[in-house]
Amino acid sequence: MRALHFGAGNIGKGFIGYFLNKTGYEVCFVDVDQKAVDQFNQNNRYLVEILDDARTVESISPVSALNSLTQAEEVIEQIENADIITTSVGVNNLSRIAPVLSQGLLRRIKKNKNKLDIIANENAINASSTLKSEIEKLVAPGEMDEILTLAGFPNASIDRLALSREDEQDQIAIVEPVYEWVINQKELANHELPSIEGATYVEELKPYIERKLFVVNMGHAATAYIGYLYNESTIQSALQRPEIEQFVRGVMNETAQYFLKKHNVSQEEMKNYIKKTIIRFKNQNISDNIFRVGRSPIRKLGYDERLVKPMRELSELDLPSDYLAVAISAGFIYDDPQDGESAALQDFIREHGVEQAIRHYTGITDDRILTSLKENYFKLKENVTSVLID
Ligand SMILES: NC(=O)c1ccc[n+]([C@@H]2O[C@H](COP(=O)([O-])OP(=O)(O)OC[C@H]3O[C@@H](n4cnc5c(N)ncnc54)[C@H](O)[C@@H]3O)[C@@H](O)[C@H]2O)c1
Ligand SMILES: O=P(O)(O)OC[C@@H](O)[C@@H](O)[C@H](O)[C@H](O)CO
Repeated sequence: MRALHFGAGNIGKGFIGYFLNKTGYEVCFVDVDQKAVDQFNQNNRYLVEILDDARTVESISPVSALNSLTQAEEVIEQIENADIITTSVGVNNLSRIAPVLSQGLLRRIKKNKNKLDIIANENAINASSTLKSEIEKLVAPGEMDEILTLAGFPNASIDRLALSREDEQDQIAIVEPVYEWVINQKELANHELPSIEGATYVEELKPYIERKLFVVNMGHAATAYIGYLYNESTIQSALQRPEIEQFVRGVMNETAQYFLKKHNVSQEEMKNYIKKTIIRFKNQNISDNIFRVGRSPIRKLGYDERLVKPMRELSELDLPSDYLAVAISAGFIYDDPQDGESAALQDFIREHGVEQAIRHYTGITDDRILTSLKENYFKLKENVTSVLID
């Protein structure tokens, strides 16, 4: 069985490629990083270091790789023949892989009628549907209908802290022992293939993806943006400060109220989920850079994203969202000049002021909320400790 995976980064190697290989797939990675492509091809393997107490290292083989910028024709051939296609390129890059995918799918509908699932594993609600829409923009309506006779775009939720280590010889992923990969069974096109090892198939994805994005990723972003204000360099060092840990617990408890109202979960389940998530974040075997976790703040501060969406939902339910308001305001101060989105956000604030920036990037229109976000922003800039809520 052949798998084609776009994005040979942290999660591509440490989770998707890892479990596709365990399921029996020969994995071909597609990336734009030539050094990584060369290392996969030279070694026909890569390494995964699991951050358990034994620091288990596994060799994942056989694997190969292609560079989509210089080997588009080879990528198209792989699309024609793959049994499954997966991605983890970052949700903003799905539009960049859509051209080669659409060309490959157009060729496939003529040559290979086998059903094919294309699963986008990105931290976003319904990323596979987003990828499908990007492909739809590039083909004629009749062609899309034909593509959809064989291709499914099942949405998924994916959770595992995954980092990488630079090495001259090998590609090395570093991952925490725990993981969750949830796939929407109802959207699968191919029912003949074995279930992917490590994945859970569900009929209703929304509670899983929302729990992942609005608790794990929301809490992560809150830790990064508040940690930044304390000049902390990692998530782990930030959470060693009792006031930050207390804040992160508070913001997670706040979003938990949304889940209790909207999804069929108990208070006990949410309490345990939050407890486990904070233990994962604090794992002293991991050193997770604030700037990795806070990356792309424009994406993270968006209307339907991890911070603003739960805040809007809580506000609609007339429930408090004071912690979220502080985390969002901190996101507007977060400044990583190496990050294109962060630099653009800070430029926008300098040019138009923070109130305009909050309106523009969060899409929030409620004046009461906008005022509280603006007030928090100035208070946090002046003295972060005075704002963290007890
Ligand atoms: N790292 C984690 O802990 C983690 C966990 C769960 C989900 N995710 C999600 O997985 C996705 C990837 O995250 P990551 O941490 O692995 O990032 P990463 O930066 O380590 O990996 C992304 C990879 O995609 C490649 N890429 C970018 N544009 C491409 C293109 N046009 N064509 C082919 N390859 C391209 C990059 O070169 C890189 O190797 C993101 O959506 C992220 O939110 C990450
Ligand atoms: O990947 P992002 O930028 O959406 O979010 C950064 C981290 O929160 C994220 O990568 C987590 O480590 C991961 O989602 C854990 O499963």
